[in-house]
Amino acid sequence: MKYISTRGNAPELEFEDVLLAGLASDGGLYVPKDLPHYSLDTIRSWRGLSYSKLAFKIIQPFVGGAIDDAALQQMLDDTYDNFGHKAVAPLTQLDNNEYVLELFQGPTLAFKDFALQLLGRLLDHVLTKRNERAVIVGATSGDTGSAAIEGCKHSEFVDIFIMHPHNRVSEVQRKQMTTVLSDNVYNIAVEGNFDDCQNMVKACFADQGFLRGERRLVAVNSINWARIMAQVVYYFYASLNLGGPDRSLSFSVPTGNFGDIFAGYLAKNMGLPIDQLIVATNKNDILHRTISQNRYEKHALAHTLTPSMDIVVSSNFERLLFDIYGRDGQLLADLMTRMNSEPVELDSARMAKVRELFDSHAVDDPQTCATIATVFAETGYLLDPHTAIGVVAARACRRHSDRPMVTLGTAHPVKFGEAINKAGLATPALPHHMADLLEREERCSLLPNSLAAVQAFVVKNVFDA
Ligand SMILES: Cc1ncc(COP(=O)(O)O)c(C=O)c1O
Ligand SMILES: N[C@@H](CCOP(=O)(O)O)C(=O)O
Repeated sequence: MKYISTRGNAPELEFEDVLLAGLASDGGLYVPKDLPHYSLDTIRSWRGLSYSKLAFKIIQPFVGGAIDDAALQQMLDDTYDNFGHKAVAPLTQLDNNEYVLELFQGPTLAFKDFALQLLGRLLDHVLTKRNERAVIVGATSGDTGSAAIEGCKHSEFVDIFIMHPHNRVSEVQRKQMTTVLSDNVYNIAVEGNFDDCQNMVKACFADQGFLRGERRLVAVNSINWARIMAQVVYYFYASLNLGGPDRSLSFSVPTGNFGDIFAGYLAKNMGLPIDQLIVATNKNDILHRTISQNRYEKHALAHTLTPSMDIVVSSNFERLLFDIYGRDGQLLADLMTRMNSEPVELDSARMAKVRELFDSHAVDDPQTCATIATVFAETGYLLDPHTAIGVVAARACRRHSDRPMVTLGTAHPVKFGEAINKAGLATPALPHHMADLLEREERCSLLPNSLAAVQAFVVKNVFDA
């Protein structure tokens, strides 16, 4: 399998190099040159497979022989055996034909575990083979960071630096990151917001000289193709468990960086019968405004009770636009330059295509809390606030009540006590494996919102420690 950049001016790569590349050298994002497509018969033949066996079917073609099949299957088994539920991604029913796909059964209690516990293993495998050490610089609004740290904390081959916005992640999220005291793990609280952290990650890729040519820079954010690849699997899994592919279903996806819903779009393009894909946002609603009003315009970041979705610029939207613009890298590079500096409208044919593919809805904090309270009163089921946004959007945008509507349950409610309490409910107890989390010792460095300061911190710890 070959991968190409969305901006059309970077070398084509094979899987192993894409895994290690992060951002493409032209500033674009890597996508498969050709996407596999499966017939309904093939998809039907996957019914009854365990999660990790299904993951193999979907992931193996993307890996394209870079890792031998037995080793890949072992990595997948090890990754998903470590989840807290035998079904790995269980479905909970809220109402007639209405479900939550619980993607928070992994070790750090958010959907990021699906890709990042695998990514840690893939990186170790490839770096061992190459006898190379790498530096990871990542940005998090709370969940990517802890999942990436968990996936890499025992690695001999990586040093991992994770930036989070100072005081803007929940206490549980912060502690999940800062209480990991492994020598190769560095937490940085940045005096800025998530977009500042994400911009610094991208700037590090554009300026890899700061690692003196001695270390490779690797991404754990969803700019890394391997993140998206692993997230495609659960769309197939949910469908196969709800009568797919012989009936289509819809997904409502709490959206920030557009990685998770982009994986759903890929699943549809790979042949999975998906009816609606609903972009569910909080008050940081640039995607909802783009889809509903055809106006892509950056507003100042709002701090909400769903901090993991407090994102202004959604990186992976570029991957969708690449397809919408006929995979013309030059057109897309020009568009991305404009989108960075001014409000942009798409021409009507392209906008119609986006609207054919996606519905959208934005949800504010009071509605989020009201939904947590109502769903709990009706069913006894406690939604995390991000998932609650998905449920509101699912109900608002749903077109067919006779087809399953699945909201992706992106995090466990225990991570977001403030929202749960504002909904008038008690925060649940931390799960057994992290029962003493709040008492554990923390290690974290506070840095200004400055690329130079972050790069100097990385260099000092990688080369001078
Ligand atoms: C709990 C939670 N829900 C939803 C999202 C949004 O996912 P994406 O950024 O892939 O759109 C995130 C972070 O990305 C998250 O941590
Ligand atoms: N919501 C994320 C933000 C980073 O997005 P990513 O999917 O690109 O890693 C988080 O929780 O960190």
